[in-house]
Amino acid sequence: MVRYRVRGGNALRGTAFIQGAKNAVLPMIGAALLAAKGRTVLRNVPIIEDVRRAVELAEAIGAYVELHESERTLVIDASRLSSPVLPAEIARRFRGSVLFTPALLHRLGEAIVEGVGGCNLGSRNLDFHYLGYKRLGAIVDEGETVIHVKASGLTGATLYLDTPSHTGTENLIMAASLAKGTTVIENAALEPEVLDVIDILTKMGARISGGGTGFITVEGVDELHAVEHTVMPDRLDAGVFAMAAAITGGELSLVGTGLDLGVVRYKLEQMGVEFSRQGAVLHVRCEGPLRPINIITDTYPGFATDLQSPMMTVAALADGTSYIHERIFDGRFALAGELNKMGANVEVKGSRAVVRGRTPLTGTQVTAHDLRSGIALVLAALAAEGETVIESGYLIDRGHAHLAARMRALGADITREISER
Ligand SMILES: CC(=O)N[C@H]1[C@@H](OP(=O)(O)OP(=O)(O)OC[C@H]2O[C@@H](n3ccc(=O)[nH]c3=O)[C@H](O)[C@@H]2O)O[C@H](CO)[C@@H](O)[C@@H]1O
Ligand SMILES: C=C(OP(=O)(O)O)C(=O)O
Repeated sequence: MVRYRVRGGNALRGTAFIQGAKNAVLPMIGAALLAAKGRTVLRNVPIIEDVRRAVELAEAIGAYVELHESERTLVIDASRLSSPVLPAEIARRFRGSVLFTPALLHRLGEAIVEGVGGCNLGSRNLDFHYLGYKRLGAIVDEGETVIHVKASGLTGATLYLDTPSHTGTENLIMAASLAKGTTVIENAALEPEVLDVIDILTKMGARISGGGTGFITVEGVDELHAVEHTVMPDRLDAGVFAMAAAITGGELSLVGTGLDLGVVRYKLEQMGVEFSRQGAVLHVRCEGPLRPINIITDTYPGFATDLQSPMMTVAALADGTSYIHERIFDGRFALAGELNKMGANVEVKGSRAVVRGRTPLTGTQVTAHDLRSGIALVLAALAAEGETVIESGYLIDRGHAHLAARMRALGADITREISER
């Protein structure tokens, strides 16, 4: 059992190094498995638990993988894939496991998905993925727990997503890249991580156009080759560090090439947080009291649902009433009860939450129900009086690399502990 112990009250100051993006590296590992020859090199890899699980899963299906942690580099040789089975004990521990199916379909003609994990956020359907595979010519047999997808060669088709699913778009682009002929994906996701995945696939030889427009066209090619690619910075990690500066009255320089916080920056600015770009560095500081805010989560370029929980913590520390409307997931307010244990006043009604600030927060024992509620509790703990213990730290480690060390370097009093339990 991993737990984080935080004593609040210290302002965070200094230079925060933003990790590579979890939601870009996972599909890139899936993409690397499409190359039948050679070794793929991924740089700026975040050393997070989801990446460790992805390495284990790639090894389970026969890939040779080296994770060089201090170099933040992955080397993947997928020339000898041998098993189509994504075993439950690994696949159920992270969402990114679903991104291995296109490679298995193309390389081995079938994928046996024994489970897909990820944060517990309510419904997390995969119907767009499987309907898309079917339209490309696959046979999908959905059992109670195991899904069996088979295809002896896919053929391009016109695909439509009811909503622009992030991993759904990535999976269908990967499946279409080695299909025969042309595929058009309508209502495709616009997230920057999806564009980074298109970037690596293009380097690998894929022919993809329309990324970022919502209409993606893929001309299938016969093979994709191994390349080197640097993973984009993690805008969620960056958002969390910006919020940490804001709620502790601190001042941070965020380092991560090309970092763009988009709407999250504008919302924090409305709350009184100051940002300034100094060349490649994004500077963030906050001196005065925070103002309340309204948030509506949406697909990119809207406010990212993954930063909704951290923003709830910031709202709890603002002077006045904030309103949050969660539109992507139907069960993403598990944080509210935990924040209230610390003294916040958050009321949830369906997909909306009202946060009445500012109430003083006091440290106590709290539970991370998912990755982002976990990091939101770390933020709350940084601003709380006394000591907060957050379990399970594993969920936080799924998405944030070396969190305690990075925050300690900025003046936070935070430790990561491992116990037998
Ligand atoms: C590994 C990864 O990249 N995870 C991200 C990805 O998850 P993920 O790709 O799973 O999220 P999706 O964009 O697919 O899901 C968003 C919504 O669409 C619904 N839906 C999705 C697919 C489908 O086939 N049918 C369906 O109904 C889901 O139930 C959910 O309510 O995007 C989410 C939304 O930005 C982020 O919170 C996750 O961090
Ligand atoms: C929901 C998230 O992740 P996953 O899709 O990997 O569960 C997240 O990163 O907040």
